[in-house]
Amino acid sequence: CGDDHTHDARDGHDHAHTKREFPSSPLAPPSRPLTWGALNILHTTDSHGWLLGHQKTSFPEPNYSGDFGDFASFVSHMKELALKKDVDLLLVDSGDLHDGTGLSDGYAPGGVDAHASNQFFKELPYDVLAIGNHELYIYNNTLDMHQNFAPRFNGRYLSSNVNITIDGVSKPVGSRFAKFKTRKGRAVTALGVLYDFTGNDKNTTVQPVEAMVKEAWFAAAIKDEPDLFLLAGHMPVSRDNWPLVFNAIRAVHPITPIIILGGHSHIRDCLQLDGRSMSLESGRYMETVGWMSADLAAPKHERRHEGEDHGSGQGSDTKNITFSRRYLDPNRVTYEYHTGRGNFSFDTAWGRSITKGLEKLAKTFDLSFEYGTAPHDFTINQAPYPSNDSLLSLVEQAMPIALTVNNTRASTPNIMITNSGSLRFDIYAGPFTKNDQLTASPFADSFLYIPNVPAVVAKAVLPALNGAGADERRRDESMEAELWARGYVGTRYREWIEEMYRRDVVEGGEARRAAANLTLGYVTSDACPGVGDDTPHAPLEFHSIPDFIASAAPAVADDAPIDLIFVDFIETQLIGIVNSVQKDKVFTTADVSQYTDILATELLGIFAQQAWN
Ligand SMILES: Nc1ccn([C@@H]2O[C@H](COP(=O)(O)O)[C@@H](O)[C@H]2O)c(=O)n1
Repeated sequence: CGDDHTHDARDGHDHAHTKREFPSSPLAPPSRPLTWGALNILHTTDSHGWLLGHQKTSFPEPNYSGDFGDFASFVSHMKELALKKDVDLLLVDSGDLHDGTGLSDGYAPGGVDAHASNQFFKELPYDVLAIGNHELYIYNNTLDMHQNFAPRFNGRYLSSNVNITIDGVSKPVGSRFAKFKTRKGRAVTALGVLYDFTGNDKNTTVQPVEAMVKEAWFAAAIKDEPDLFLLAGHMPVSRDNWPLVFNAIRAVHPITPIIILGGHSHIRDCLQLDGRSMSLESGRYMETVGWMSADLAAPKHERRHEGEDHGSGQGSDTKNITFSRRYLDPNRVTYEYHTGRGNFSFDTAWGRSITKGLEKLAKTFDLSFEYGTAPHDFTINQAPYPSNDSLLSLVEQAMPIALTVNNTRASTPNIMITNSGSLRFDIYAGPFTKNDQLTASPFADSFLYIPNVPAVVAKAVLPALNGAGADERRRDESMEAELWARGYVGTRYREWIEEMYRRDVVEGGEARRAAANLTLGYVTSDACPGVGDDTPHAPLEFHSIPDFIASAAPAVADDAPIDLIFVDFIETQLIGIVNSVQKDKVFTTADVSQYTDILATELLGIFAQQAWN
């Protein structure tokens, strides 16, 4: 094998080189070993159910082909390395476990989103976890996190500013904060903060970050100086409210190390708020495992013992801390490289059992069920919009076909509108399965309509929603802020992948790429020193897209009454826009009815059964 032979292959047969042992496409190894420090962190965020890894064979997908069983084996070996090096290694997650794949969203009627996939998450030895906004769109999901997820982590599932109301009593979904000691005896005070999200379901509450830092419990929690503040949270490390939390702590502890592990905007990002702090964000969909190392001083109690400390808790150590960060592509080549393992010495029995369990769950949920064969790739940002290869254009085409099936209103002319943010992942050429349907469109949103809207009014809604009205004004700032608060975060991710594409073009990308034989993937530029990406890649082509899309307008007279159909997620904005583009009538939710029983999660499958068979 050219590998060690101390193995038992996953299926129990030696040398059975299954697809799992050898990734389906050759993968470039990491560029260099990790830098280890006295304290080290592995970070995941925004995993959204992607626990079976990315399974498509076109790049960049193979970069992310490691599954959660592989990740478990990786964590296990890294823990061993940490022991050998006699340093701390923590595992942290920053939330959004719901909404994204068949494993989280392919459950049978009556089930709870991500309940089954979360059982695998619960197997990992996370030291700290934070709640995400996707844990809050549906009350039952939040309740499941409170009752069935948080207890496993013994006070380390953190929801500092997020409560759930049960039987009239409002309480934290997890815990507000945690205090614990690392293996090496470092005292950690940890928080789990959610950005100012407003799209949460009733009977859940999100306290604005600015108000949270003024709470008495917050002051009490940060009063005593630990060796390290660990601020996990579902909040982007750039352009959001981390400085509010950071400054509140700095006001009390000017030099205590602060590590921030953020999420939500789905990007790889890093910055330093001062020389004794680093903030890291580790992408999305298990496309990134973040690594941070910090050369922290020995724990305070040891330094006191040795007579080094003079009361500040940090002894004479006030200088900048040496940090490193790295964005790992989660695949077996990466994992094996950094643990010094080979194909046959990498898997642990525990990791294998997680992989097997996930595969069994995929079977139970019938995730390989095929609706048809996608004739080519349909991408969100790699193809121009509109175009034959654009997923947005496909959905515009699919809505009128799928949503009118067995629908008594099918013969009434209409316009159908949805938000492009509801489309979460590209469709690849080949079999289009239940899992593919759910990765592309995971939200079980329903479709509503307002009848008898004059065609001229209905036609004005899409351009107004997209902020490109007749006078070409940009959508006003308050609408942008409202969209952000409700969870419309796609703009940030798109800015990020556009920036790497434009940078590459300026730097003469294509020639360089060919010379260096680079595969496609993320090419990160952040505000931390040195190169962050663990494996060098070339960026994907980028085309911008609108926030909202619609089916083709019917060819009818301006005053013809038509059905204005839209996905329920955008109901508030849409009614506001309808009232802004005409003044004859004030529309309210009383004018809105259910258009069909077909959900957004089913739309592409119904279309594929008709068009791709
Ligand atoms: N029912 C829902 C819920 C959310 N969305 C879309 O999800 C995006 C927010 O997700 P993050 O992972 O970025 O927090 C947002 O853009 C919404 O468009 C939805 O469509 N339906």
